[in-house]
Amino acid sequence: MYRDIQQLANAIDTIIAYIDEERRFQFVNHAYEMFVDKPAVDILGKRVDEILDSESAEYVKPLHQRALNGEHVEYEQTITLANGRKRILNTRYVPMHDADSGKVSGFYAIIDDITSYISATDLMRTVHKIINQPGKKRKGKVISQLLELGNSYLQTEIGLVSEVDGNDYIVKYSDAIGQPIEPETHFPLGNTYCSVTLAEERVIAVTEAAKSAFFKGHPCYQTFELETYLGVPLTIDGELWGTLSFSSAAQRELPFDALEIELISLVASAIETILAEKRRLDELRQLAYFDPLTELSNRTSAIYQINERLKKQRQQGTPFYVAIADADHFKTINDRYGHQAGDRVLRKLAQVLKANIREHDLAARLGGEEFVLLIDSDNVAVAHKALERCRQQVHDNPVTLDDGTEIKYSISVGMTRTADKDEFLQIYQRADQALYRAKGAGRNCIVSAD
Ligand SMILES: Nc1nc2c(ncn2[C@@H]2O[C@H](COP(=O)(O)OP(=O)(O)OP(=O)(O)O)[C@@H](O)[C@H]2O)c(=O)[nH]1
Repeated sequence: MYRDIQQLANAIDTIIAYIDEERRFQFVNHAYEMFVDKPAVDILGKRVDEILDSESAEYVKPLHQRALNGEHVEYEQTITLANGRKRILNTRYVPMHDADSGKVSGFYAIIDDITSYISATDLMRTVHKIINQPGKKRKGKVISQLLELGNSYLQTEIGLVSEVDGNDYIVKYSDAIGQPIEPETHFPLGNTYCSVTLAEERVIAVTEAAKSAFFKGHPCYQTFELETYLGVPLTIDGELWGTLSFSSAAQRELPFDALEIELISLVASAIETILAEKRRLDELRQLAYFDPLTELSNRTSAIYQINERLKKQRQQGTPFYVAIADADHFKTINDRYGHQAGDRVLRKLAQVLKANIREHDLAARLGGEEFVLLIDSDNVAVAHKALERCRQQVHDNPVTLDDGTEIKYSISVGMTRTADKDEFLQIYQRADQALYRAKGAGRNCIVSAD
């Protein structure tokens, strides 16, 4: 009879031990042996503090005492395993009474690993929040959180959200146990497991890639040797965007079941929602702050950035230079070559300006054929040199139209040094007057207001 019970207890995942009134182990099942990583012969007859590490032994001591006083005890606990993985355990102590004396003779400790259940609940709660609060400001943090919960739920090691751009596979968000995978890590798409998910345009789930028709001869298997893989394609605005994937080097004990696949597909939908919102926000930001023709900062953004730099000047006493650059005889260019050719000249001009200033300087389009430059230096020679480089490069690089026509053009520039009490408008007016003088002096030149 007892042998039957031992066999039964060994056949289940629940961790079971019987601990007597002296807190010595009298019975353990297979799952318990695995839990403490010791064979039964090394456990039976030993005291609790000889088997558990000192921190755990200290933690369970008062709880054991309550069970030995006849109380049914139940508690949840998160533990960190040696491999860094967190597990959530539900523990129950069931006291046993001596048939004759009625006194407590010990208790059964019944421990269930509820990590998957708790992670699934947390996953659903997070997904629910995402789907039911559209438009809420969300950061990439939510995606990382979903990846962490997904890894915990599926008991996998690597969770990734990756974008595919041509033949480039770019990791955007990751959660990895052990070696971290940095965002923006690139892989050739053909070497990735996700290339299969994208080609199939459906969920791909394997727990022994070595035996899978998809992966066994595939370069991805030779490169990464992952046995467990679950990948879901991600679509934004009707276009295939990338993948959500969970994987591990090791085989999973059980194949992915329908519930797991369904729940991870739900997670993928939530991630698609976040990515679509993010794209929309980026587009709005682009429209609000950038000029669509030249892709330089627009007037609003230029004024904001110059004002910010003026604040710094007031605090730190560091003046700088502002210049207005205006294309010469631009009306004639439009009239002669057409508006589209004029647009091309403006785009090229923007590129030349941007290419000839430094990273922390600014080139922005104020409107029409008028641009503003912020040269972040209080040295007039430095500022003049940068502007002169722009003027010369514009002059030396005509725009070539598709039919081979060359449009030669030039810019006139008015520059000024900022003063402590300056507002944007005063700076603009000084630079504009200097520009007016440059136009009067025959164009294709720089005039300083100071
Ligand atoms: N192609 C194109 N033309 C534009 C754009 N914005 C403004 N313009 C044109 O730019 C021209 C500016 O002409 P004006 O202000 O007379 O100046 P200009 O011909 O450059 O002469 P100067 O500045 O005196 O050298 C106008 O014909 C506008 O229609 C644009 O986005 N694209």
